[in-house]
Amino acid sequence: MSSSSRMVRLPRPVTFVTGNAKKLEETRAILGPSIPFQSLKLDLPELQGEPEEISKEKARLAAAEVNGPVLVEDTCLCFNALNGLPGPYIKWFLQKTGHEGLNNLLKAYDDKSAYALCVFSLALGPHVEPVTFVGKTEGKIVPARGPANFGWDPIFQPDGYELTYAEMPIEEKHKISHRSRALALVKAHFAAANYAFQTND
Ligand SMILES: O=P(O)(O)OP(=O)(O)OP(=O)(O)OC[C@H]1O[C@@H](n2cnc3c(O)ncnc32)[C@H](O)[C@@H]1O
Ligand SMILES: [Mg+2]
Repeated sequence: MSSSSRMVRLPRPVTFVTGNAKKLEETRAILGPSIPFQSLKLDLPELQGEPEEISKEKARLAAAEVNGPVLVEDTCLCFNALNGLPGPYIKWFLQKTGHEGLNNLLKAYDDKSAYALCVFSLALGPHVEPVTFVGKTEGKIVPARGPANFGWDPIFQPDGYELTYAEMPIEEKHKISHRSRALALVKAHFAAANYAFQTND
């Protein structure tokens, strides 16, 4: 088989669909020029279920909307004492209770351990089954420290660090973050898949 016959032709570059400007900023910084992508700001529905299924369904909805190849991601913050909750519902918990409320949720437990999960899904088109890429970073929930620039960064202290995500220089977060770990898998997938983009539209 020649290398050209293994090449998957996509009608245009992948569109990263997200309503979250910080996610987009981090994803751009982590991917650099490795994967050419466009972005579309769209608030996709907040779905229920298991993280991988949520991310896949998000990709199906986004691919139907864009009518082309899409990348989406869903991020969870999971407390071990609560068997993984708030998990995919962290956005609402954060919005309604804030950093202090999230700490209070764990008041009744000695176990403050938590993990951040980032699930990217790639759908090559509206009728193609999405592929998922999961990145996980373990840590613990602490009272907020550092600038409140991005979501729950001030209350998540990754294992092996005395600093919260919010206190770290961004390059340090990128070395160990749930997002960069998931994106390392996305990059490896693109490198292996040898996609060819028609960029002349
Ligand atoms: O449009 P989408 O991509 O869904 O963007 P969103 O903001 O709705 O994001 P999610 O549904 O994945 O919900 C995740 C929540 O966690 C927050 N979040 C995501 N990644 C984060 C990170 O690296 N550090 C801190 N907070 C993060 C984000 O702001 C949301 O409140
Ligand atoms: Mg969302």
